[in-house]
Amino acid sequence: MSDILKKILARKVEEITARSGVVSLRELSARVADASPVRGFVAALQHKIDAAMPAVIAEVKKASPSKGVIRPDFDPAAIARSYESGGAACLSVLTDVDFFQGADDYLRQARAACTLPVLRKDFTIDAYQVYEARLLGADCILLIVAALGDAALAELAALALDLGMDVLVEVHDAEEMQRALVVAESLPVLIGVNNRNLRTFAVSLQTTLDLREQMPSGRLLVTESGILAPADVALMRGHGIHAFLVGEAFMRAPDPGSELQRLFA
Ligand SMILES: O=C(O)c1ccccc1NCC(=O)[C@H](O)[C@H](O)COP(=O)(O)O
Repeated sequence: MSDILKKILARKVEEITARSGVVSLRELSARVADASPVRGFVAALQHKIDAAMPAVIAEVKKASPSKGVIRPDFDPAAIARSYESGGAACLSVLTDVDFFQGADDYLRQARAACTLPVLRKDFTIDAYQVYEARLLGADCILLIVAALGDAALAELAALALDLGMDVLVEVHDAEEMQRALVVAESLPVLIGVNNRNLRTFAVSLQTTLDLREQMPSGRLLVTESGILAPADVALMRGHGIHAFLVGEAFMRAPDPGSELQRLFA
């Protein structure tokens, strides 16, 4: 496991301990009955793909460990509206505070400002965070294979699906892809390949092209990170990859939705 992932996960353990001291898992799970209805995340991606359009998960991200502050004038509601007008299928909102300058409230604000389904982009390692995500209004959670053992990966995915959310399972290499595919045999999870190496932060789109070989044909695959130019989109689409998770390229543009249209024209 990379050092940055170790640091982030250690912080997550502290956060879960602190939060569950205020509201217990039992209390939190009891509140789920009153949660707002979910918006279908995978269905929204599939809808675009069925219409022969790229399915874009547009990220709402102020900062990252590799790039520092990306968007100083950060207004999640305005960004969400811009993404919706630009044709995004879904949103991804960073809620991690310490490493991405995200916030739970950014997810609430972004979701309330549009009709798009929203991924809670955080480092989920515990059932507590899955209930939290559902109560925040998330329509999908991220499970990073590198952060979880096999049993935890399957249990957290099953819990999220039980609560009505979709699950994006993220892999970085061939071994993680094998582990994700085992889960995908029994649970309807979405698989994403992150092109960013978490040790070096180097990004290579070749990662997606290599790992896609392991995917059973016809399965939806999301390529994540490092999509910066129309040529990157064309490369992926030329290899049958039509679902994208994009952050930085949009966040650096004055109008993120217009940049989405330019990139995916
Ligand atoms: O972006 C980072 O520095 C980072 C570091 C450690 C773990 C995850 C990290 N990024 C999260 C992401 O996966 C990206 O925000 C997402 O895929 C969008 O990537 P990009 O289009 O390159 O902003």
